[in-house]
Amino acid sequence: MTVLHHQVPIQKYHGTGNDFIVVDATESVPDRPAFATTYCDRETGVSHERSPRTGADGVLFLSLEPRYSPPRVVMTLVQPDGSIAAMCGNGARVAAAWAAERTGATELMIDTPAGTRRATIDGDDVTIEMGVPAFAPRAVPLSRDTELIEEAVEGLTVTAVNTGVPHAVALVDDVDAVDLDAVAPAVRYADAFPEGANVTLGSRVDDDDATPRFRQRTYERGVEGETRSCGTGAVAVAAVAKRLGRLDGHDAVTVSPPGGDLRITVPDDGPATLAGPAEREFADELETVVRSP
Ligand SMILES: N[C@H](CCC[C@H](N)C(=O)O)C(=O)O
Repeated sequence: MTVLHHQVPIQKYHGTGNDFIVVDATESVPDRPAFATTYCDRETGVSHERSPRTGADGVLFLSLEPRYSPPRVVMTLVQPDGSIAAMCGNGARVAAAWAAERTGATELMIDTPAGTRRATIDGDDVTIEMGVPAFAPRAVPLSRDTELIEEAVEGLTVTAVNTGVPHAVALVDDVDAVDLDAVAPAVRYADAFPEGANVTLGSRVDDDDATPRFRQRTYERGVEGETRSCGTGAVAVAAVAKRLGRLDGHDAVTVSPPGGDLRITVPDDGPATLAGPAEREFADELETVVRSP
């Protein structure tokens, strides 16, 4: 057997602190899960002087199809545990920024396993249409045939919603008063969620009368830990707050995870939207192994 060491060009981006290695899908990376597990590691993974953190929350394999108008990007997110996520809100913003840099387009279509999402670019700011949040048991999915609204699951009172991926959302008085690493794993693996769930906390902290604001923390499936930001989780906080009658109207909501501020809308009659920055950190090359018999 021949073992070839091949250098793969990569770029590192982040969206409000949710950070990703970006690889053009035309590059040969035969073992994507192993590549993600190796280079996302927070102690021994990818590092660079222009990045504050070692490792990443996932690897985005992006395939640009510039012939379409608007241009399309096929996005595959491989997570640090090697699993593929159906959707990622911050990842979709990064995918749109990456493709906009290559095409000059200000509107793009992002193809994800959860469906096609429209992206609009305005400078560093990217808005993604996130689909209609779904509470239906089969859509979450749940292992039962009734919705799960404000019920105790493994000691945490949660509402289950799918915003591209499943979230168990707990609206609490103070997100920082919860020991998320301690409570989240049991909820993430609870029998109620046959495919698992991301575990998201939200607390309302309006600081003026103009825009409602929530703080947010998310423990992510696939990362198996808390991330600095989660876009589907931010939409989930706003969707659950609306569903529980704690948020009125169609107006934008600010949702603030530890890594920054996101702007969310959850209209009655159309897709939710997620807006916020996507920033490039650096470009580099990473080694991957290609074995041939
Ligand atoms: N960070 C992502 C979510 C990744 C989803 C993933 N953790 C899963 O459901 O397995 C976001 O910004 O929406």
